[in-house]
Formats: sequence, structure tokens, C-alpha cells
Amino acid sequence: MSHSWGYAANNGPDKWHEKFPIAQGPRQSPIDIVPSQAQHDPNLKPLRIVYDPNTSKGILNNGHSFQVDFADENDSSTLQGGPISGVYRLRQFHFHWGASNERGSEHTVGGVKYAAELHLVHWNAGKYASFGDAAKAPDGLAVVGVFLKIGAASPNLQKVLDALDAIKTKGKQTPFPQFDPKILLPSSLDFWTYEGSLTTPPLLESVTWIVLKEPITVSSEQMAKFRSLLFTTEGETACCMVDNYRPPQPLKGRKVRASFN
Ligand SMILES: NS(=O)(=O)c1c(F)c(F)c(-n2cc(CC3CCCCC3)nn2)c(F)c1F
Ligand SMILES: [Zn+2]
Repeated sequence: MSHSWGYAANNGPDKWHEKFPIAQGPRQSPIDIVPSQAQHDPNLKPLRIVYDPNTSKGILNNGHSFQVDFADENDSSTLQGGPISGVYRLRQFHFHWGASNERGSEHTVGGVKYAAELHLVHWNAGKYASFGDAAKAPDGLAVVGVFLKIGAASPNLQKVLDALDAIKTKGKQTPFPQFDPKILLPSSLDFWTYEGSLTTPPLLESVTWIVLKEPITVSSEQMAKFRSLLFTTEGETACCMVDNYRPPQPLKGRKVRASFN
């Protein structure tokens, strides 16, 4: 596609393989997680998540989603344990969501779609010199996925949503200091894990996925706030940022493990 990738009919997930052939690779994400097929692995360690609010920097509309970026020059905000070895540093978090509440997540559970999905992106700083290097390695990234289901409003999520008015259009960013993303996590850290990829181009097969079983809740009004963002730049014909999710991809023989019984 001559134009850049997106989520519309002419540049969306079904077209990505034209410019990114790895889209049809052996370890693509997301997937449908079938709980009965996931084997409990007692060797999986508990997740160890330590985030320092001083590392949060800014919030950006990148034209595909919005992301909160973190300072990752040292081990202040890290993920360890679970299926990974070594220390992975938090780089950014972002979301995927639907035009309506019955869709929006990337991973599905027994075919069930959630309204949205949070991704906390970490890179293997113990082994690689930069995020870019890590993103090209099979053990370079670890992404923690958290489902958002419709229910009571999340006050902690509201802190993020209150910043969205300042980044309505593609390319806009604003400072977002002193934010601890740990407050976005559910009470249980039980997870499923499997080897996969980035769910957006360049779709690199470098992600150890760690998908939490317990969703957090979000209200319909809060979902409307996500949908107030635009894919487009100021001055372009406005196009609402919705349905920015890739559907599940073939498992191709991969095993999904569970940290819980
Ligand atoms: N949905 S996801 O799988 O959690 C997810 C991620 F894990 C990401 F890391 C990115 N990502 C993409 C780049 C550009 C880099 C540009 C240099 C080469 C590597 C990619 N930065 N971060 C991303 F966009 C995304 F959607
Ligand atoms: Zn994502």
C-alpha cells in the first residue's frame, strides 16, 4: 500500500502482509486464548513489576493509538519473573479499543472480545543495548496485556483519559509526569503466556506475551473518551480513532501456558 498502514479497509490488518510479509509468519499476535487448552506450568515464576512514577515522561497521539512514554536509561521501571529471564525495562504503554463496547481487544478469551486492551511494553535491557535492537530479537520484548471490560468507572484510568483533550490529533503530545502505571493493573497477576509478535507493523516476532486473566473495568463514558481521539492530523478530514485492533492470528502449533490452575 502506497499510503501508510492503518485500520481502514484499504490499509488495515488484511493488507499489512503486502508491505510486512511477516504478517503471515509462525508467531504472530494477537491470538484467541482458549483457557481449556492452556497448560498450567508450575515452573512459571510470579510476575515482579516495579514502576517508578518519576520515569513517566509524556503522552502522545501517534496516529494509531495513544501512548505514555517512560524514561528507560536505567532499571527504575522494570518487569521480571513470569516466563522471562533477566530484567526488562518499561518503554511505553498504550491501548487498543473498538467503535462500540462489544469489540476492541486484540487478544480474545474463548472467542470473547473485551471493549479494550492495555499493553505495557518492556524490552530486555539485560541483553540488548536499545529498544530498537531488542525489538528485532526473539527474546527482546515482553508485553503485559490487560483486558478492559465495561463496568464501574476506573478512577485510576481517568487520570490518563483526562490528558486526551490535549492530544486529540495525530502527532500531538503533552507532558505526563509522575504517573505510576501499576495502578492500572488488576488485583490478580495470574496470566497466560505465549511467544508472539508486535500486533502492529512492523509485526516483529520478538514479544513474549503475558496476558493477565483478570480484567480491569471501565465505564461506557470512559470508553467514549478513548473514541474522542482522531487518527488524523489537525487540518485533515477528521477520522475517529476507533477499532485500532488486529484480530486474532493463527496459533500455528504454539502452546499457551497458564501461571494458575
Ligand atoms: N501492540 S504491541 O504489540 O504491544 C506494540 C508493541 F509491543 C510495540 F513495541 C510497538 N512499537 C512499535 C514501535 C516502533 C519501532 C520502530 C523500530 C523498530 C521496532 C518498532 N515502537 N513501539 C507497538 F507499536 C505496538 F503496537
Ligand atoms: Zn498494543
